[in-house]
Amino acid sequence: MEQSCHDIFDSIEEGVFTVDLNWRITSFNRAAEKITGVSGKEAMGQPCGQVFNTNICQSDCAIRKALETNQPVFNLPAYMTRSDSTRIPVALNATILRDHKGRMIGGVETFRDLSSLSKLRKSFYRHHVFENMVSKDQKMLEIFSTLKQIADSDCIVLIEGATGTGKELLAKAVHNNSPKKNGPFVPVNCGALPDTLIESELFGYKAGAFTDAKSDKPGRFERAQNGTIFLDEIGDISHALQVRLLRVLEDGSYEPLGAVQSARTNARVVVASHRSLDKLVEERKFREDLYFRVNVIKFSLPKLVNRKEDIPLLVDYFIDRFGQKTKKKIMGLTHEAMAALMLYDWPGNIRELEHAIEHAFLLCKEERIGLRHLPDKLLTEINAAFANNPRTLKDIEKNAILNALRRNNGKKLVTARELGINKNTLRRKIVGYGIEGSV
Ligand SMILES: Nc1ncnc2c1ncn2[C@@H]1O[C@H](COP(=O)(O)OP(=O)(O)OP(=O)(O)O)[C@@H](O)[C@H]1O
Repeated sequence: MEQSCHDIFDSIEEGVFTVDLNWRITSFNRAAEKITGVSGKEAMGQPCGQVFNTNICQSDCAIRKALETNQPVFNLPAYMTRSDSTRIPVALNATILRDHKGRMIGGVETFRDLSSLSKLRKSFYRHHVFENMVSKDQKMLEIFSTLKQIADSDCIVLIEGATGTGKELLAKAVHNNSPKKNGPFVPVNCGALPDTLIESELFGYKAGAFTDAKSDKPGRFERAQNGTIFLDEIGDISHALQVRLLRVLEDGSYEPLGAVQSARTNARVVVASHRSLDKLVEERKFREDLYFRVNVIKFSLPKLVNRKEDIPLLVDYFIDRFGQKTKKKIMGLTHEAMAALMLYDWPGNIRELEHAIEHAFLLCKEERIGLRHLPDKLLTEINAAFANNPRTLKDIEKNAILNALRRNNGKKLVTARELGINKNTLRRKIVGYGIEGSV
């Protein structure tokens, strides 16, 4: 009987060890040996904090908590330092150990190695990256698929989308997938320059074209030869410039200022606008003929508020990126911080989210980004949204879970992924908040 208990103990996939009332290890299973890198022989009789060395041993010991509250502890997240000094994320459970007369004789702790889960999350977002763009939103996936089909041709591409939705990133993806990928990618922000300057920027000038023109200056069309020119904010250009642009787009020819002969460009053209060109045509601010010319393939990038399921993916992606850049070992966000990101409306879209994570990276000295590391603007707006109806963070979290469950038709696995928590944590929270039947 004792042998079969021992076999069962050793066959459990979770690490398990028991301690006596002096915190000395009294048993240590095979999985515990594997996860900690310490053999059972070495572990037996040692203080548990020396063998099972986590960041919460001193402050938040799971067994002590179970002993003090007389309640089992579930899924406490921690980081363990293995015998080879590597750190891995683990989830702990602890409960009191009693003898056959019910007397307390110590504690038992079980733990799971979550590094494969973190790796799984990383590989999950890696499977959702297309040319540095992360998304699992259906509309975005359709855009990626159409882009691959049309990138080979030389057709003009129009990209519409609010600020920070990834227009320039998508334009680069068109370029990188086209036969001209080895040529230059030349962006021009048409909204940032006055009309006179933009003409010389786009088409260049010859020496003597005006007083300060001491020598020839190539325009961006010339620089984009054999590559791609990206005309951002095309909706902002004047009517006069629209006429000149139409000509270039029709037959590839243009005249640099002061030139006697026209020049030709073979650059692939991608244009973008944060406003709907359709509307601008209706308002007579944009020429219809130019609109027809640029509206061959149109991609409309959705706002982040309409694809909130991308937030956890993007967060993982940015954490990975800033982690590599700064060498900081931040593993993720606390549930409250993630709930706040899910509640916010992101008027600046993905750029704003990227900056929020960068901001948090600068401030965060712990392993998880918490609410206090997020930008004030974000927290102020969330608080203002709840000002008339004061709520605690728990309410915010409950709401975030409910909304995510509704968005995902009650599917727990997808919801847990969206919220960046594991399925068991989600189940526990659903029960804790009493929202089983509310979806
Ligand atoms: N899907 C995405 N995945 C990862 N990063 C993204 C994604 N979309 C945008 N970004 C990042 O967000 C930032 C803003 O993107 P980008 O400059 O392409 O947006 P935009 O729509 O051109 O903005 P604007 O209209 O203000 O010029 C960039 O740093 C970009 O790398």
